[in-house]
Amino acid sequence: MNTGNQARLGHIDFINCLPLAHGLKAGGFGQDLDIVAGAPSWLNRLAIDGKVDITPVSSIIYAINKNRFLILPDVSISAKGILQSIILVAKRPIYELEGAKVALTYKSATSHILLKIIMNKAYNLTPDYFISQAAGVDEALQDADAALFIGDDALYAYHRKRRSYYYYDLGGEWKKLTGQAMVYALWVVDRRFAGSFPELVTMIHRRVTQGFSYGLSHLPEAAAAINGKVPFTAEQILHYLDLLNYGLSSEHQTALLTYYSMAQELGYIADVPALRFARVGGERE
Ligand SMILES: C=C(O[C@@H]1C=C(C(=O)O)C=C[C@H]1O)C(=O)O
Repeated sequence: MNTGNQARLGHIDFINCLPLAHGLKAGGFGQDLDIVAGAPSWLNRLAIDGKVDITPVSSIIYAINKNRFLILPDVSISAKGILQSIILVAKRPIYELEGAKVALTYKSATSHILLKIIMNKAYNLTPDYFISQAAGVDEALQDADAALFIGDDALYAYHRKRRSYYYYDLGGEWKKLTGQAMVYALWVVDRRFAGSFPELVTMIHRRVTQGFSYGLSHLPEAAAAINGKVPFTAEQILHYLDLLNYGLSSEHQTALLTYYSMAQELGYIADVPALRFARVGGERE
């Protein structure tokens, strides 16, 4: 655990966190913070290994490690319905995937279980899943019948659809199944860190929530700031970000517990965890 007086903050380097990235940088909310950026699976690993103190993680990681972490209030990566960035690309229609080989991007954790739930509950299918390092559709489908992508890789696949493949937006599939939003990522803090450095938790929580607010109120500038660095137009980015939401309301919490219940029912987690939150000061007191 960190013993210094600087918190190490994780950051997802996908476009889904562009509003926060812009707030941290252009808005100045990241000033003097020790930030490590990477894919969700990498941040999941760092959190479990105690190498970051506060970080977004795949929402399933909290359920698996509920005694390790507390959830930061007010913040998540969620969507109610289609979102363009959690995509299954298949060589055959989904209902023809019984026993098929399905590649799961190594960058994810939550969406692996989400896909398994949808396959099982909506389509009554049990494909053969394996973790894949492939970033692109063609590479992934060389040795699989279907492939799951998340984040910018999924968005890229979505914007460059091939006529010969079938595309399924798992946010849309989840909404059809449950009628609810889906909470993909949570910000968590290590419990021991929260006990030792409550003022740092309050400070980071404020930076993250205000950083998001700043970015969300400066979206055209945020999109312009990455123009040419990503293979998407500003219009595509703005439309994409409009499909996401970043709160953690009681509706989001209910949706998260629905996901956990189904994951537990199918044996992917031992039990449905209570949602335990870190105490944060400031405006909430
Ligand atoms: C919406 C997304 O949410 C994410 C999906 C995650 C997962 O599947 O484990 C983890 C973090 C988020 O980046 C996305 O990546 O497209």
